[in-house]
Amino acid sequence: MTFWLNVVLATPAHSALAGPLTYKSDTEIAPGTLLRVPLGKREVLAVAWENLPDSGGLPEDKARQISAVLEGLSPLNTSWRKLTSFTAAYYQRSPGEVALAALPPQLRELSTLQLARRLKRKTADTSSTDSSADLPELSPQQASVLADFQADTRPALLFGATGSGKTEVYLRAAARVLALDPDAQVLVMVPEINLTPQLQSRFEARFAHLGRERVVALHSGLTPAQRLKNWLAAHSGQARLILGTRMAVLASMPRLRLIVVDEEHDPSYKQQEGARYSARDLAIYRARLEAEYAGSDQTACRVLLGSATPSLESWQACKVGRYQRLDMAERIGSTATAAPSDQTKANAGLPTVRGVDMNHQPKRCVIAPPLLEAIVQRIARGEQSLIFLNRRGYAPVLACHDCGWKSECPHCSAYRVFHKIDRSLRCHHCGFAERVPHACPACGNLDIAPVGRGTERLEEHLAELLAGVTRPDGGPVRIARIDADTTRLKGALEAQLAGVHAGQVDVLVGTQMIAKGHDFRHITLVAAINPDSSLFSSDFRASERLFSLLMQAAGRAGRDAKHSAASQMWVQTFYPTHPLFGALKNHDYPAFAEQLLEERQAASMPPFAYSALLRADAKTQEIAQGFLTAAIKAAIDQQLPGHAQVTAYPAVPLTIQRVANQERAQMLLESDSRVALQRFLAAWQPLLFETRRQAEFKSLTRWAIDVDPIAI
Ligand SMILES: Nc1ncnc2c1ncn2[C@@H]1O[C@H](COP(=O)(O)OP(=O)(O)OP(=O)(O)O)[C@@H](O)[C@H]1O
Ligand SMILES: [Zn+2]
Repeated sequence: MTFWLNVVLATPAHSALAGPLTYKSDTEIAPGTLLRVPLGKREVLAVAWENLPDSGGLPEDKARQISAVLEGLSPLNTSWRKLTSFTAAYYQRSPGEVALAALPPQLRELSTLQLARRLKRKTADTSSTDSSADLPELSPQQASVLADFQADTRPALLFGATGSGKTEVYLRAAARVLALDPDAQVLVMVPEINLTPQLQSRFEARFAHLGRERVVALHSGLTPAQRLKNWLAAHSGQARLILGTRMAVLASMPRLRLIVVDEEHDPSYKQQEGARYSARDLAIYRARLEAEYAGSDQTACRVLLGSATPSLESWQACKVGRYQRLDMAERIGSTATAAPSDQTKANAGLPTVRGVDMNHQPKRCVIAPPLLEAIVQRIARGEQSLIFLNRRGYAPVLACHDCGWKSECPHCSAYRVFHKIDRSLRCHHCGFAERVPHACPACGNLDIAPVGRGTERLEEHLAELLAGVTRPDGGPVRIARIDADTTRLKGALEAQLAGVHAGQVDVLVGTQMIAKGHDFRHITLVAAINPDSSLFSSDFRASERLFSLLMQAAGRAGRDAKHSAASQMWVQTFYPTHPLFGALKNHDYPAFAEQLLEERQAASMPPFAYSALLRADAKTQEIAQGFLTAAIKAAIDQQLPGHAQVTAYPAVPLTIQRVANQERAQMLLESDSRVALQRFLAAWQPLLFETRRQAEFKSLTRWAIDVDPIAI
């Protein structure tokens, strides 16, 4: 007997093979089964998607037989397939592309025999019932937040100050779910796992009693073999707690009962290539699906988002009651509630914010004298300071003062950054690197000099400023720098962070890598040296992002309750009256969010409107923009569904217009209705392919749709 089925495989949305393909089989195959099928001359991994009553008109000689079933793997379940289909449809990609990208890459390469061997390696059950590992006593805030969470069914947003103990809330919520159901699984997502090795070990330690390999990680830093192993553990149900980055939201977890999204506002939850999904948004959707398929219990899978500076999307969802809001305003160990003055209560153990008006500081000074004085005091007391500058390298530009030559990248519309350590000029966009020229390439002048400042130069400058200062033990000040340049080697970041935790550093210089998430215990002063550049960006989300970054940075100071009263966050700015700094001073995220939401509502911008970007790259702006304009014109001419409710703005070059010799352009689409925008985009897809095939756009390099973009 012949059985017919549709399968999905890894064809990009931009190919003619985008839809599911029909194959035949001698045996009946359950949807979700992993298969190998012939495609052209190759044999590829595929997922059985649906059974068909017949060949659907496919001529007998065209019909191909599946090659093999991946034995030993249970089929991917319905909710996973629904999630994948939804993701593909919503983000305008093919189901095959999304489904296959969500599987571990090694699954494609292993023969069925090799896979069978992997699957045989069973781990012994080493679980014990002893879960008594010293649990800290919950703070009253933590206890009440957990009780409220249990009592509700909506997605929850834990709005908790930095250092308020959100992680402990995640741990307890997870422990409860795992204890209630011996098969339940919990997904905990973090923005970048490598940045928080501390968090991973806390989860592993807390759930060690579940046995070996019950807590697994899923992120792109794993070797292909580890990733396959951990994915298989999640898929088989053996792994109970999965700790992962955005990709983990699409992992197969047959009994998922809780999804935690830590630092839910973080931009790294948005995938920036292929299907440009938001893992936070998919977490919400997935929880609903899981609950639906779990049967009668609609609360079967909950979502817990957490942040000290939530995204405006989530904040607004709380305001209208779609999400449950859980508040933890005070830091662990804070005595704020007992304090009589309202001022202390408002700050709840958070550092005092001190603005430095740079208009009144000595000309060209990098570290204002009062800030330097404060750092010196910390050193004298044996405390640590963190100096934050979100720009790596020595100087952002190298320039000739005679002829005005600047270190432009020949391939991008950007300057190459001067890195002193290896005397290179490196483009941070395309990676193009060259040795620094001895003389100006334009006029031969020997006097070419760095302009501006990155972390490398700041570190050097601080060493000069602090040269005469000594530590309490009489030794010289120890300065360290952590950024993408110092942490290239595997294990380097962990080692450097361990040094900071162990108190081997007095002054730590770094980029946003050190500003987020770390539970530093000895830092009592944080300083943002030059945050001004983000105040006047063309991207409407820039101030939201800057505010959260500064709040997070401030959150690294005074985490040890015995120092919190004396801890400080310094901000150097030429715009001290900017409202952003006012809100920061009061640690008042709600006020800041309120103000932004008012502006967004008045201007009909997200979260009050929905947007998508059509992007195109080509050799020239004319071709890139021409494609965008022609595509929208075709849509309007054809009166596509939804078009009347969608506003399309003119095509424009990106802020960094050229990268790696590609001219980049984009067109913003906006609508008050998510449904209308979705309908329009779906109808537009075929037209985009058609436009792309026109002779004048043959040379277009690529195009892509970004739904709910986070940067414009
Ligand atoms: N109930 C508790 N008793 C004692 N210590 C606690 C308790 N809960 C948390 N802590 C400790 O408080 C510190 C801060 O907690 P945690 O790192 O979870 O903060 P957070 O809210 O995630 O902050 P951030 O947003 O800055 O990451 C940690 O060192 C943690 O071990
Ligand atoms: Zn470049």
